[in-house]
Amino acid sequence: MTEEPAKTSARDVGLGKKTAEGLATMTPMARQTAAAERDLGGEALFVADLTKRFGRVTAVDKLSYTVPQGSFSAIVGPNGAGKTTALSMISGLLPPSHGSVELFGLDVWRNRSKAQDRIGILPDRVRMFEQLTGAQYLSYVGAVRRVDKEAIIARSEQLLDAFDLRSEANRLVVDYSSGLRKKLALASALIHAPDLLVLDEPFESIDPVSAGTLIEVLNDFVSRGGTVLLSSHSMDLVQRVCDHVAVIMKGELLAEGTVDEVRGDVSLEERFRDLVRGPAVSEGLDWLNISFG
Ligand SMILES: Nc1ncnc2c1ncn2[C@@H]1O[C@H](COP(=O)(O)OP(=O)(O)OP(=O)(O)O)[C@@H](O)[C@H]1O
Repeated sequence: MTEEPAKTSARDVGLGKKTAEGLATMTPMARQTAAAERDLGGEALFVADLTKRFGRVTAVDKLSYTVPQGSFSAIVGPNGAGKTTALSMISGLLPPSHGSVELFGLDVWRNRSKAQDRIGILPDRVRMFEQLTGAQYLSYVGAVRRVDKEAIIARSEQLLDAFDLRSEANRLVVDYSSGLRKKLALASALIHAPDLLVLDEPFESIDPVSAGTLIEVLNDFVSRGGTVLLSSHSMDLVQRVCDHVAVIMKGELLAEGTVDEVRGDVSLEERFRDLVRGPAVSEGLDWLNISFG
């Protein structure tokens, strides 16, 4: 089978070792200015009244928001806020109890296969074929994503370089560390040149050097017209790297907008703490006092 015809400039994600060198020199402010100046066009994602109930637990509660096309967006929230559940429904992996998800005008839950062709997904728990090598795994995902053979070979080479996985390419996945697995999963999420990347905690388990590489790759993807939606617990990273953010807690949207709009005059971390403030950390933990007497 052949791939869909070209739709946006993000279809050709020509990732290479040096792709993001220019972007790497950008300051965070320049990064946000660049995003604001781009003609972002329409919405990549439109979520309306999205709700998920697990028995008596409402994990996501009437979530409505949009992700602009060409944005580098984050969804943040405390543990158990509903981020993974929301991203799973957005990616077509978990059916909503109520509400809708539109991806580039396409209803994800009515046209799941077509919609998924346009998404690259890094799910919460990635299951991989352990007895394949990294290179074989990339080829496998490329074939499942209906990428033609020549493109699989060329893109695999570029992705192995971009994610600094070249020396691991012929090792079995079963022998990969969790960080290497994550990098391979991220690389495979790009192999079909999606228009939107939905990444659940992509920086978890990734060392700072690899995180820098990943940021370069994602910036490059966005600069080519792609859209990124990721979840993260690092407010510093989100403030530095993303241009849009949504804050959720107990499944409900607390704030959304550009990172500057949401944080106002304070850091995103401070704003986040204000929004989701919990009980004082040491309350009720007096028994942890260490006695030196
Ligand atoms: N399959 C499930 N069955 C029952 N409850 C679930 C299930 N999946 C998630 N939940 C509950 O839904 C709520 C949201 O969970 P979710 O994993 O989406 O949060 P999260 O924001 O991704 O959390 P974290 O930051 O800790 O990863 C939690 O209360 C969780 O216990």
